[in-house]
Amino acid sequence: MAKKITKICCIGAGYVGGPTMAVIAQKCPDITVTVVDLNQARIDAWNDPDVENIPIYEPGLSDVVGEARGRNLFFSTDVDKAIDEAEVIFISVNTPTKTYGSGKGMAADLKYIELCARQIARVAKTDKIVVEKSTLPVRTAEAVKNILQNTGNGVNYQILSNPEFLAEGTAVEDLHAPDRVLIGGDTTPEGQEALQSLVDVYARWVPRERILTTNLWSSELSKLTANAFLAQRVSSINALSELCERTGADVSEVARSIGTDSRIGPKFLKSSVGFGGSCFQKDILNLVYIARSYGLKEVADYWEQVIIMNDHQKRRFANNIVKTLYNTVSGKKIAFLGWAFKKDTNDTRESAAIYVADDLLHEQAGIAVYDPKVPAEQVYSDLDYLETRNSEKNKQYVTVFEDPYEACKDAHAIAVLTEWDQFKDYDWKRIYDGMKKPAFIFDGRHLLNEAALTEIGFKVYTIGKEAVK
Ligand SMILES: NC(=O)c1ccc[n+]([C@@H]2O[C@H](COP(=O)([O-])OP(=O)(O)OC[C@H]3O[C@@H](n4cnc5c(N)ncnc54)[C@H](O)[C@@H]3O)[C@@H](O)[C@H]2O)c1
Ligand SMILES: O=c1ccn([C@@H]2O[C@H](COP(=O)(O)OP(=O)(O)O[C@H]3O[C@H](CO)[C@@H](O)[C@H](O)[C@H]3O)[C@@H](O)[C@H]2O)c(=O)[nH]1
Repeated sequence: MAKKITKICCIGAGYVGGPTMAVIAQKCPDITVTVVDLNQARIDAWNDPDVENIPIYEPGLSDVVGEARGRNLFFSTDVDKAIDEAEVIFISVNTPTKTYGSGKGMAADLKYIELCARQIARVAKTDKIVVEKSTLPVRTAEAVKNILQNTGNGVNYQILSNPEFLAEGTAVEDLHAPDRVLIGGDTTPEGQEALQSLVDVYARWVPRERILTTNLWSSELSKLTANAFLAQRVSSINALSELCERTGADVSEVARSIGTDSRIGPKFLKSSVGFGGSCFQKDILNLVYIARSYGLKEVADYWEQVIIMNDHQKRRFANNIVKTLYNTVSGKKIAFLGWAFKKDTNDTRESAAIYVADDLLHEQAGIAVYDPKVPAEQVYSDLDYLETRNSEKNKQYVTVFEDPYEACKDAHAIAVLTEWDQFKDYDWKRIYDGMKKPAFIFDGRHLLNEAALTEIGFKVYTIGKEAVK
């Protein structure tokens, strides 16, 4: 009989820890869920009396938090206390690409994971189930186990891998009705018992047949593999988008045509200015690094091509703006509609917009940004992070607007970088009247009605369609 869980702690109150724990607390009112983080400001925001001010924008999330917070969902910076009291500890801290030392630019930086493991080892006095929620290289559980089991204080640990598959912008929907929940554990009886305890938590709202159980290594590797396959589809359709632009084929028609083949399927075939987000690039680089470290050159090269194609797509979008605007954007105003890496999120990590902006700034363009959910400080911090130029220069050439019409006023061109629905409903005649002529639109998201805009007078370039004459 698996032990019934009553107290859960989650280390890391970010894009994954916050929403996943909020949903567990919502669905299991008899389980106390405490989410902890070192970042005081983030925890304060999760505890903000006005639930609309929680630090992550996700449709439906404030309702879930509003329902459970203070009842059985708590946010705190007291990490030791939460570890001490919990039976199950989720580790949901960031695992970014390493920026130093061996594996720099490729491998996952596991220092935050190791710190968590050491903290658990130091604090725990009773047996714990430790769950890897963060995305990790295959065999990380071995290292976590080593750290935990060598403390010699008599505490027994079981390590489970329970990777998260939610996508931002649809996190609550994905958590309420996941395609699957994946849990990996040791094949020993104790491992299987721990695994069953966690299965029982999810089974409160997820149909049993959607809860998959595997060994630890399959679970860890499945997460990297899922992201690699998804990103590969985007790079594949983006590769074809360039060929479409040269041949008169329309990439959205090609995508529709192949997507109706049930073996291919219609999802994740939307050509774009390039995928962004905190996961795809990081996880594929990690996969490439792991393959190289096992000496699997062809395997590594194969997956690396997904990233190479994505970088090419971002760059060629920027190059096309320069080329179309008579080979110079120096001193011209280019309005960016969207900065987030996809719609319905305020997350900008690895957003294509950052790299397109950087390329245009090299060409001395002035950039006017409007995004419904991204504040100005975030835009500047994303550009400063690249360290291409100093902060003053970024501030000098980039202006962030709170009104899209102001952002587009007097612009030579508009670039659509994020597929926010509201962009479709703008008064495009009004925008056209306020712009320099010819007025160009570069739609990197297949969002706008090309025919209607052309009728108004715009010169429209939609990614994956024949270029503007
Ligand atoms: N963002 C996503 O959509 C997504 C989806 C699936 C999986 N993942 C994976 O989940 C993990 C977390 O991603 P995220 O987007 O939530 O990251 P995030 O940066 O939003 O959140 C991580 C949090 O962990 C905190 N933290 C780090 N070390 C800590 C420590 N020792 N003690 C307490 N708190 C600590 C940080 O302060 C931060 O608030 C990553 O491995 C990521 O790859 C992310
Ligand atoms: O047809 C498509 C689909 C997506 N994208 C882009 O790809 C990026 C990633 O989108 P998406 O996967 O929807 O969002 P993420 O929140 O990054 O979610 C991915 O990464 C998460 C973190 O690991 C996983 O949990 C999810 O399953 C996985 O979809 C975004 O820039 C999208 O605009 C396209 O360009 N075309």
